[in-house]
Amino acid sequence: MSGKYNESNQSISCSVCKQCGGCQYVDIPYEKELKKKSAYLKQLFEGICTVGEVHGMYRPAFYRNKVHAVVGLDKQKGIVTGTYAEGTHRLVPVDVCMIEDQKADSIIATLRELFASFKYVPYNEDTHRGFMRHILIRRGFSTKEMMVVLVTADNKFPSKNNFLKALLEKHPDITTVVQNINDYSTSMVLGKANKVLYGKGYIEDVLCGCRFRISPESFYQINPSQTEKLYKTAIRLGGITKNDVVIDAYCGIGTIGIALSSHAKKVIGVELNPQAVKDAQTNADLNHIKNIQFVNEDAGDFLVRYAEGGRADVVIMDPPRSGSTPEFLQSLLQIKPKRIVYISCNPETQVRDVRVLQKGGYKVEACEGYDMFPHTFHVETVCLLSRKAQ
Ligand SMILES: C[S@@+](CC[C@H](N)C(=O)[O-])C[C@H]1O[C@@H](n2cnc3c(N)ncnc32)[C@H](O)[C@@H]1O
Repeated sequence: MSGKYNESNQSISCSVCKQCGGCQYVDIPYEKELKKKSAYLKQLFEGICTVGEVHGMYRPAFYRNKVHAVVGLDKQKGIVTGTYAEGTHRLVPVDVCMIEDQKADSIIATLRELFASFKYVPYNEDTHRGFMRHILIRRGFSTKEMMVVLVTADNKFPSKNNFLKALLEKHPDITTVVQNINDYSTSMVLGKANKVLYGKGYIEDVLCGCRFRISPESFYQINPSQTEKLYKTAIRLGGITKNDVVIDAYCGIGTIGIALSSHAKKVIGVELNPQAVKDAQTNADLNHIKNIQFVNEDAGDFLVRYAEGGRADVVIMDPPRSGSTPEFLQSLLQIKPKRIVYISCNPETQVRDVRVLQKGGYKVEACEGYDMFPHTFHVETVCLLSRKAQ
């Protein structure tokens, strides 16, 4: 198994890309990939607004600060880690990945050896037997803090202290180790319960000059250097002033709302994941922000209620890949913010939603593409919509 990052044309090569399915732009100069992504966005947004060239990443390799590996058993190789081939439950062993954090990959290599020597049997999804299911590693881009989450099928952890000693001796830069207990018989990665085995149970990172706590289950953008650029553009497009009430919908751990709070009168963050909301509240305190509040609710349900008399001057929305919902969009049209900044990791659902907002009286003023996921098909976009004068 091999892979290489080619500095001269910023392409990657990878011997398992076909089986893994994670990267589609392999052995292609990065400049060409960006051109393809730009052409795709121009075509998608045709008749809606003009889109400039996609903003590429400086040194597009080893950028994923969150690395997930499935643990499995191979008859010849013994314990292997890797990813399920796209749309299947067939494990493709991956030792070297050109887009994942290299420290994380070296920890995973150590874990494979330790699982074998401590006789931690990989979990089998067909028989529902075995112990070790997944590894999740998160690394703070600025702080270099490193969290290792070991997803196990039950809550025992045989020889825990010796195992931790061996792991930390090899990787003293690991700042926390968490055991996540997942006894579901489904393919969900994380279970409900976490046990902190070492350290504080979360990491912190610094983004746009603010400090953020990130728990095992909370969403955090996977490419921090590109995220800074994306957020700065979103905040600039929002044109927020000191009198503005801002809603940060689908706010995760509160990153965007906290980063823009000094420009606004008041910010309301809305997020479905309760752990992310806890992180968001802690993050507001960490950054001494007083004019922000967080609501743990479905963004659509919240907006339906809020539309009964609530005011918002600017709404930032950053929904998951499936996009927003009719309830959310109709309530947004009822609230009538001056500007809507729509961030998306799936421009197709974004275009679908933008068309609804256009029909409801909004004009798309700008759209910019950011390459958050070099060497894959994916591209992130941020659109500014403003309310037409009536
Ligand atoms: C693409 S992430 C964006 C998070 C954040 N804006 C950021 O940049 O880190 C989408 C977020 O929406 C949350 N989410 C998913 N469905 C939701 C819903 N129906 N209502 C509110 N939040 C939701 C997810 O938990 C996730 O944190």
